[in-house]
Amino acid sequence: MYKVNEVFQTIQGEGSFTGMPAIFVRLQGCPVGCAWCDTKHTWAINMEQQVDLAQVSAKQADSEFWANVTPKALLALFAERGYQARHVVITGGEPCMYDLVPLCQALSEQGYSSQIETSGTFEIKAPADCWVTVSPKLNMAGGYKILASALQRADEIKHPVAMQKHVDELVTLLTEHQILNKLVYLQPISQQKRATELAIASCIQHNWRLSVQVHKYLGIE
Ligand SMILES: C[S@@+](CC[C@H](N)C(=O)[O-])C[C@H]1O[C@@H](n2cnc3c(N)ncnc32)[C@H](O)[C@@H]1O
Ligand SMILES: Nc1nc2[nH]cc(C(=O)O)c2c(=O)[nH]1
Ligand code: SF4
Ligand SMILES: [Mg+2]
Repeated sequence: MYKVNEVFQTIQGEGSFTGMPAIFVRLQGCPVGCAWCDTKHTWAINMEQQVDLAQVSAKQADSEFWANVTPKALLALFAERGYQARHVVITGGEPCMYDLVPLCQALSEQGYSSQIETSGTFEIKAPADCWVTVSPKLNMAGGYKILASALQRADEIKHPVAMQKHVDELVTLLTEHQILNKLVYLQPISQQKRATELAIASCIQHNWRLSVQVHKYLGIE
């Protein structure tokens, strides 16, 4: 069972898969505590906020309600809604608080590719063919540490930045962990102008890529 906050079909707005139609499955729960997190409604797991999948499916706005869902029920929901996307992004909250192997396997058996968006602070339990996006969280309020195993597993590293110190922290992290040949993205925090300018200049300087949360510019989910 997975605690699911929301399920929606849209265009992937971040990282290498930007522009790809995708079904998003947002799992409930995250203790990492990033001050600027754009999904704070997924942090708490309150048992009194448990609802059924139909209620999660009917959501019109962000809320803390969640439902316990099996992979089978999730696939049935995709079919019921007539989703056409064949790529599933598992995000949250922090999805790696869950063992994602059964979910990814069930998706793969039905012909879906899968991708995880994770902070890298929990062991990543996912099949080898799942695309893993690690967005390292350094010095956040919850006190969780980035795992070396998560950095090594990452297919891409996507780092949110607003200040030069965020760029410097990433350089240190990549150096310490001897990460040389991975895709690295900088993502401006909350579309701030200064953060975007910093990200552009730093991408050019370090030969990294820019990820700008396209969905927010488009006003879509
Ligand atoms: C909401 S998080 C959920 C998945 C996971 N907990 C993580 O942090 O990767 C999804 C992505 O959005 C990024 N993100 C969250 N809030 C943001 C913001 N205000 N501006 C830019 N990126 C943000 C995260 O760094 C992460 O890459
Ligand atoms: N369109 C769209 N793309 C996204 N990529 C990562 C997202 C996330 O919240 O994990 C996200 C999201 O919430 N919407
Ligand atoms: S790790 Fe992800 S979900 Fe958790 S607070 Fe940070 S950005 Fe938000
Ligand atoms: Mg988002």
